Amino acid sequence: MREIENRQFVLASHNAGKLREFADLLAPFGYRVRSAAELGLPEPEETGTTFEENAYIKAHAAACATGLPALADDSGMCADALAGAPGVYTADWATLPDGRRDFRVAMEKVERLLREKGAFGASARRARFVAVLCLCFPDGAAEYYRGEVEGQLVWPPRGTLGFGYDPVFQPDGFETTFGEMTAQQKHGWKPGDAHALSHRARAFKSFAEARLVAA
Ligand SMILES: O=c1nc[nH]c2c1ncn2[C@H]1C[C@H](O)[C@@H](COP(=O)(O)OP(=O)(O)OP(=O)(O)O)O1
Ligand SMILES: [Mg+2]
Repeated sequence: MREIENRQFVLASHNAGKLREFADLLAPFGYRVRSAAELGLPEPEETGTTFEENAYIKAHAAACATGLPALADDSGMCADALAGAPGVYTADWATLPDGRRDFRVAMEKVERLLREKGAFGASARRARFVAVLCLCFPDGAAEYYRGEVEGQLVWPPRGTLGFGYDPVFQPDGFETTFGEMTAQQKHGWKPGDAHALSHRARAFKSFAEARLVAA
């Protein structure tokens, strides 16, 4: 098995919200991690139809560009009443014609479609966040770590913390949305804990247990 040498790898993401969460999750491990955004790497086109394919595209591009192992996160929100949409197109639903992103617009679109489907009760509004992490080496060797969290979509949006669709997602067992949780509450995990809460923290926990050594 290839190793992460010199405690160094690239985070193959340009999403500031994700990068903040990874910085936080990684802090106890003391790795030297730079993001694709900081390194000025181009954003590859996400042409896959699965989270795994898109995570591989991003991780492989960053690993090839830098010669370092790269970790990518492809994620999204899947609503049961919408047959799993927006899924791998979660970011696209927020992308305006000029390329900027507006998640208020995306959350409104989801809400409009749910209403059109008559999805009003809590059970009709079930959804999950999915995150697939791909660790890829410059030679193309890759491995995957998946995390999911179940919950329901609420309206109106609540909370100003987090990013993306966090204000409309209330994980099972909580009265607050991800938008009302601090990063620590949303992760629901630190090294050594048996369980994590968010999709990203759940995927990261598997990655960390397989690949990272505490500082
Ligand atoms: O914890 C989350 N809380 C709220 N929303 C989230 C979360 N996790 C993913 N999401 C939404 C927003 C994101 O834009 C999209 C993923 O799209 P995705 O292509 O994986 O990420 P991205 O384009 O934002 O950044 P990048 O590809 O550079 O990593 O799903
Ligand atoms: Mg993306």
